Amino acid sequence: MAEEFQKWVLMVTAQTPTNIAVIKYWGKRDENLILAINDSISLTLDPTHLCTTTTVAVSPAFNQDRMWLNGKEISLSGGRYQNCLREIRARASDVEDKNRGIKIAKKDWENLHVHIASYNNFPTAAGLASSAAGFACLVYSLAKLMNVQEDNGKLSAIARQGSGSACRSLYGGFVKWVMGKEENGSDSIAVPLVDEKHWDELVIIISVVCSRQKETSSTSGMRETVETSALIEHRAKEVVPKRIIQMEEAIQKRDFATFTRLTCADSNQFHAVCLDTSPPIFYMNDTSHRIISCVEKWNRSEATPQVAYTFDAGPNAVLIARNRTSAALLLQRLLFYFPPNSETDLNSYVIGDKSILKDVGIQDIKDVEALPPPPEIKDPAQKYKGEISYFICTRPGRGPVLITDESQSLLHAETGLPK
Ligand SMILES: Nc1ncnc2c1ncn2[C@@H]1O[C@H](COP(=O)(O)OP(=O)(O)OP(=O)(O)O)[C@@H](O)[C@H]1O
Ligand SMILES: C[C@@](O)(CCOP(=O)(O)OP(=O)(O)O)CC(=O)O
Repeated sequence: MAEEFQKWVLMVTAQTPTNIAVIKYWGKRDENLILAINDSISLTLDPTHLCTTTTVAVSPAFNQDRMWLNGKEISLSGGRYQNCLREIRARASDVEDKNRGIKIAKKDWENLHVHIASYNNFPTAAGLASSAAGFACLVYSLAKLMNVQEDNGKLSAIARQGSGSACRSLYGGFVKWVMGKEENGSDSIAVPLVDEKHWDELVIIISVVCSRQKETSSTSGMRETVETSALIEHRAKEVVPKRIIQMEEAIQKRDFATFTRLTCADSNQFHAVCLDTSPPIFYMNDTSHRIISCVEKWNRSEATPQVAYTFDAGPNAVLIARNRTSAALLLQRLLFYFPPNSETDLNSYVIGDKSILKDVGIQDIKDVEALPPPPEIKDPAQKYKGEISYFICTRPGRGPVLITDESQSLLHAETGLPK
């Protein structure tokens, strides 16, 4: 490239949602390519409340690939980052910005370095699937920068190599990760089932549980399960394939009762295979169990289920309510059982779509203290003050988007360094 072009910086910014599995992925048949032992299905969450924003930049002035996560420089030397970068670079095409006189030929990409800055609008590595939104955003933004001419399905197979669950964040709504059969993983991709508008009355309340316990990462946890659990084979071969078919049908028909039965059963079976692992893995804690009990009691007291629960590799509960009315009733119950610590204000205790609080007529802590016990409780109900850090209220969300407003980019247009 000619000397006079040495100073340009070309950038792309994208935003990608996170997702929660309703039929869980747990167990790999290939650790390096990240190939699952069963199909899984997830719901993409509204990026307004939970998302990753990533800016990627290329410039002949950069002398190495660099990345900053939430403002701090991190190493890109890990195999997962390297696999994603290599796969995207291999698919890069010519890029031209005539106005700025920039021309990058396909072959140039091998020698050009990138800067990546990423920001999660929710806690990283706290059991809220930051790796899913993060790797999906990394792959999506790099693909746009490098003019990769492949659809989101193909990109999902690359994001999968960053973190398995990331492949499902390439689409909005309900998404299936098809495990595939090929040894090279080419058919292990995400496919959209229905978009976020198909079942938009669903409301999601995430209960972020206070926990000091050290968790086993998903990656090592599922490896240990595959190595030591006899139950996992039965789950992957016999149980999940049937559930996938039933779940797809329930989603198509918006059949909340079947959806709830399958979602809760699959979460519980995932935690059962964790318990069947040697040594056993405990992701849920007493607070998680209390939330399950609250939801089960309420669902049983109603003619039809009001809310589904699901837990990933940690104690946080993801509660999916059938509509706003049941979400409001759920929030009343949650706030009754789990009032905040005295020093926490309501505004930081319920975050995301706070309008659900208004539906319940709760304006301040006094209203929380005055909540009556749920009618399905016979005995004087116990309260568990301070066991929950906060609640996030959200809804089904869309897939990745490009952000064209340059003021939102995370790198300086002139230097390509973090803002
Ligand atoms: N925005 C991001 N861009 C790229 N990588 C990210 C991003 N956010 C998180 N990651 C990667 O994901 C790792 C965190 O993944 P981890 O599985 O430990 O936590 P989590 O995904 O937040 O929680 P969980 O998997 O339990 O739901 C980080 O250490 C980092 O490597
Ligand atoms: C329990 C889960 O959240 C497990 C997610 O595992 P990861 O995708 O985090 O694991 P790696 O592929 O090793 O990165 C269930 C799910 O999301 O399907």
